[in-house]
Amino acid sequence: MENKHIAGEKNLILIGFMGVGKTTIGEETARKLGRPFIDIDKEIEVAFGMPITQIFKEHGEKAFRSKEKELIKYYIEENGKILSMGGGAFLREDIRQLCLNTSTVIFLDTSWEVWEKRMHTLIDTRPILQKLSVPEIKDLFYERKEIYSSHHLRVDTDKLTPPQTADYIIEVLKLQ
Ligand SMILES: Nc1ncnc2c1ncn2[C@@H]1O[C@H](COP(=O)(O)OP(=O)(O)O)[C@@H](O)[C@H]1O
Ligand SMILES: O=C(O)C1=C[C@@H](OP(=O)(O)O)[C@@H](O)[C@H](O)C1
Ligand SMILES: [Mg+2]
Repeated sequence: MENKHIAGEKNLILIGFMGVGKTTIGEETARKLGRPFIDIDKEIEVAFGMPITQIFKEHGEKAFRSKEKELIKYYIEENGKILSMGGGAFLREDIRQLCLNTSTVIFLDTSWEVWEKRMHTLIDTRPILQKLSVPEIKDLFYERKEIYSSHHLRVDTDKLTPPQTADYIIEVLKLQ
């Protein structure tokens, strides 16, 4: 009952480190609930007309972050959606407060050990990872984990597939 009150028709926002499954699980949760799904990264790519790696190369991270903020503010305005955003967006205090005050924020928590095995599949499409060594990535992983500790619901994804994670979110928040 209490969870239903927390979630209501508020937007659900998935947060967590790069590659923990925010996009995949967000899409799956939206499909199961019949709610609209917005992936902020996808919208940024549409706005620039190019993939994220190219945006970073041609326009720089600053331009990327500015568009990211603009689009989050735009899409958060209306309730009822499932939103996934890039792992870096939540680092900004203003975005973090906006998300926490308006929406149900779900932290997808993957252990370093599980994430490290997936890392090689992520590098090509995550410019932030490309310039770091593995020990530096590990430091960033734990640094960011502290930021993601501000959330409404934490899901341990280590032993769950994306559809199982979506089912878990729906069940715990009593959504349907
Ligand atoms: N729970 C999971 N188990 C196994 N693979 C996963 C899981 N969640 C995501 N993945 C895989 O990890 C990759 C990154 O997922 P993605 O949804 O893009 O993450 P994010 O949006 O958090 O960066 C994809 O190839 C996806 O299939
Ligand atoms: O954490 C970050 O700074 C970023 C995460 C990426 O999204 P995912 O978290 O979906 O990989 C994407 O927004 C961009 O490459 C920057
Ligand atoms: Mg994503």
